[in-house]
Amino acid sequence: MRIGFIGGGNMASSIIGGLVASGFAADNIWASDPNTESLEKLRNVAPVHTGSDNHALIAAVDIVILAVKPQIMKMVASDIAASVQSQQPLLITIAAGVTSSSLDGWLGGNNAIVRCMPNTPALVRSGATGLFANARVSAEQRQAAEQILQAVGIALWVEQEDELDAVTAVSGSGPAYFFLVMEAMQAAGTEMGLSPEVAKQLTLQTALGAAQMAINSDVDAAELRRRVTSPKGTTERAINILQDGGLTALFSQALEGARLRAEELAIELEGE
Ligand SMILES: NC(=O)C1=CN([C@@H]2O[C@H](COP(=O)(O)OP(=O)(O)OC[C@H]3O[C@@H](n4cnc5c(N)ncnc54)[C@H](OP(=O)(O)O)[C@@H]3O)[C@@H](O)[C@H]2O)C=CC1
Ligand SMILES: O=C(O)[C@@H]1CCC=N1
Repeated sequence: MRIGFIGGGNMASSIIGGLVASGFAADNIWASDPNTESLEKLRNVAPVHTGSDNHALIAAVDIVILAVKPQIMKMVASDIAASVQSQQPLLITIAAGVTSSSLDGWLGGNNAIVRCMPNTPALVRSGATGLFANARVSAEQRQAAEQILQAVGIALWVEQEDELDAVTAVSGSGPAYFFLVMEAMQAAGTEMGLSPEVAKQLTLQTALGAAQMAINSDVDAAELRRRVTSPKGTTERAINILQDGGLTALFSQALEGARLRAEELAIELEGE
């Protein structure tokens, strides 16, 4: 299986890093990008084939992963349409808000397309990806797409393409929410007199421990939270302040905002 990335930025780098760490040969990975700095960073992640010619990349691989920004996807897709029509690779798009039907149209039609929404923890093989396959994708191609994304974390199929907007809100953008919580906890610890380094280490280890416990536990997050919360204790005070401040409703609004933005992006991009 030879895989080519069109767009060698942050996400391509995360997925390539994860693939190679999982044992996939760097020699079977191609990346093309006009930005020589991005390509240099990629080569520091793994010794993959790099270049700036998207057509040459398509000729070299079996699977093309489209990893450019949503706003330039139409331009990039229109430019490679002839090569895609002649080579008929499996196409995997990771762009937020670009629907499989828009992409298929820009690429000249009748293409096998897997649309997915990964996240940056793919770099450390802890990614979470939602996938959707259009009707042209064969069972073998589905398996290949799943294998690539599973090499860098968990990969879950959705039945309806619009579910990917919710996946984007939960796990695509999700790492940023946890990073924000980490920033806020580190800052609060420092304000209370801990050194920045100690506040940082305690925060990060706590995040890791909480996630590991939640993944390994047979009880849900609410029960794990209750087990930390002693009656009339310190956690109870903190949780009450967070809940009185509307944290749960705020998360609901924030994720709905992200989902709506994904929907808007699709409409904006279709209209271009
Ligand atoms: N970042 C994230 O957490 C996630 C991102 N995504 C999706 O992944 C996609 C990529 O995002 P991200 O990696 O963050 O973006 P980046 O900007 O880091 O990477 C995109 C790369 O594509 C390059 N590029 C521009 N034009 C072309 C072209 N014609 N041919 C090939 N490459 C080109 C860019 O170069 P230059 O810098 O010169 O423009 C850049 O290096 C987006 O569509 C995004 O929606 C999905 C899930 C999570
Ligand atoms: O913020 C964004 O639009 C992209 C999609 C999910 C994560 N980053």
